Amino acid sequence: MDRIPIFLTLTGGVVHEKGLLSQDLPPWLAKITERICEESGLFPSAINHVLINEYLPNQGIMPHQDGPAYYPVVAILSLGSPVVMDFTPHSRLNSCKSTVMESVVDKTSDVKAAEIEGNDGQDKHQPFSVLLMPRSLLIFKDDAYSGKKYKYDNSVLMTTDYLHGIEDNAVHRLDKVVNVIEALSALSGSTSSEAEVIRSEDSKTVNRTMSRISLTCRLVLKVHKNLFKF
Ligand SMILES: O=C(O)CCC(=O)C(=O)O
Ligand SMILES: [Fe+2]
Repeated sequence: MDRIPIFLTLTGGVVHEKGLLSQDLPPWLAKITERICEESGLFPSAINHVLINEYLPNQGIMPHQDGPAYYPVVAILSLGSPVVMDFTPHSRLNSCKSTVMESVVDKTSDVKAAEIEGNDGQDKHQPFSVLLMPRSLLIFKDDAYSGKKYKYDNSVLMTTDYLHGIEDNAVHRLDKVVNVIEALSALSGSTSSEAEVIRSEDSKTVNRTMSRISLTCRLVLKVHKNLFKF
């Protein structure tokens, strides 16, 4: 069973335990990340690291938390086949509030943002899923306690309390998906992958018939400009 995307490219540099050995993002990508920063207002400085993954229809990524090297906000731009991303509460959790914010970039490049509550703080840490359509942007962050603290400009930020992952299965179920209506209503054309989801909605599944490319955009706080010191 494959649990790792087949194609993986790092842009922005290599994340090392001591921080990012940085490289400039290519201009086409910097344009995208600058827009994400501006429109979301969630990153305290420019996104400096992008991971590009390609998933075959039956490939996913195991439930995980992103490492402590990153500022705890991640923006994932999806292209190609739709997939369902699952958010599973970390077993040690007891109470917090978590927010998922999805922005959908439509055909005219306007950015529409819809806030989706993963839970409301009463209903503690329920698992939930998000349908990631092609051309959609998922941004997630968490302000809940997890035991690890980040310091940035004197404010203390917390790591995420949920694991996130994608099942390595060519068919994804929609039953825990919190944004089916928003995801489908954002469709204005009908490319084959989009029509695929609409057709399969009755059966509450998404059929992944082609590969998916994701751009995972993050900010590494500690940056080393030079790999070698002379
Ligand atoms: O490819 C994705 O959509 C998710 C990637 C991810 O979670 C990661 O690289 O940490
Ligand atoms: Fe991740």
